[in-house]
Amino acid sequence: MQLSTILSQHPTSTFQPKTLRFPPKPAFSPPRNSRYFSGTNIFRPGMTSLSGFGLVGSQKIDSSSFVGNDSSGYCTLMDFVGKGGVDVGDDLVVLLHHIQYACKRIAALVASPFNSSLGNQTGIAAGGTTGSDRDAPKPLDLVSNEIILSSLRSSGKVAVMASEEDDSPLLINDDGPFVVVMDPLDGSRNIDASIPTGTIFGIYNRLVELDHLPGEEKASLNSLQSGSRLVAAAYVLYSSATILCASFGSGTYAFTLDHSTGDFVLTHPNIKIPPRGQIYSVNDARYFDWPEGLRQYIDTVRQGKGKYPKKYSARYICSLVADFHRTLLYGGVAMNPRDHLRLVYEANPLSFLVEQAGGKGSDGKRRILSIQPTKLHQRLPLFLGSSEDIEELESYRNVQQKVNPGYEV
Ligand SMILES: O=P(O)(O)OC[C@H]1O[C@](O)(COP(=O)(O)O)[C@@H](O)[C@@H]1O
Repeated sequence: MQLSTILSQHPTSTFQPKTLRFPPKPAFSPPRNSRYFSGTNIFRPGMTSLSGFGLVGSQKIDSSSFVGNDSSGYCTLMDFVGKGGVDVGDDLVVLLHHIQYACKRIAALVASPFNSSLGNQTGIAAGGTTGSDRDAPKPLDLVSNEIILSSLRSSGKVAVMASEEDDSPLLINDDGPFVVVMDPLDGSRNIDASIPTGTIFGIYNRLVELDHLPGEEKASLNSLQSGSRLVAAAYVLYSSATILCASFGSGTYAFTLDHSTGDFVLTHPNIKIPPRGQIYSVNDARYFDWPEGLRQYIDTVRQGKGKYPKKYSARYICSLVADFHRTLLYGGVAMNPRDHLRLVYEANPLSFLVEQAGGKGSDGKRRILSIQPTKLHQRLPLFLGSSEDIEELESYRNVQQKVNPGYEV
């Protein structure tokens, strides 16, 4: 079944696609005395934060810090990245417009009463048939993959897309300036119970020096760039609110979907993860498969005997984006100590976001962003969180779980 057919059978949204305002409305303008980014997306000296943003919840921007606000005063994602905002460049603005549109469709899809007819997430052979001449219904992660692929194609800005759902990367447009890596719908194993899910993106520049290579090789090498080369990363959390959190290399910003307008509105400017949290997040049913160091660390912090003399609490949703989002806001450490999460699609983008918020991303020994991927679907232990918590955890040395029996749930 074609994506267009699936989507027409499952009306997914109340918003209408918006024509990209380009240049965007002047709802937000930078402080008079500085530009946010140079041509290479780096802050100018002396410009360390967008502290002028006073927006929290659904409040408006503190207009005293800005010039040219219109009557609404809200700063949308498109305002933020456009020429009146941080000005990430026209190509990236167009790409982000298409990404946010795809994610709004996924947000509506995962909340739709009709999504069960797409197939529940367990027990359906992906892409299989029903035995009749109908295609088998597709799990939501495959439909999400198709929604994003279709948006990336129509953006005209993507050379290569590598998705957790595909065996190999797809060449989309030879001249596209960007390479997009993504996990279209993480946490989908719990979706039948309406647990939060998320989409994760990483965006790299296309490596023009590889243009002469045969297609497959070019696509693969472009997708295997180290996380330190990320131009931007984002996740979208589909929960009680739909939140798009992004970094373009100078801070981490979150935008909340306003369903009445279809806009992502800036609600969490320049997020700073607390240097120390009091929450650990892990599937601790695996305790007896953990190495000694990890057991000791968890035993220590839950008793309040670590470097921070308070008893830690546990929170584990088992949905990476949701566990990460909470950790980013409240601090602490979110982890999966076994070789399960993917370096390219999950670990790198989330490490980029947490570092931009002042935290750390580690495999228990090394900084995630320093690891050169060798395989597209490479898996590794992942520890993300507050800098002091990650440092303390790493000091236990033996924290990577080597036993990985393949758990049933
Ligand atoms: O089973 P574990 O080790 O708790 O792993 C749970 C993790 O796996 C995920 O579900 C991702 O796994 P998949 O990519 O296989 O769906 C994360 O959302 C979650 O954090």
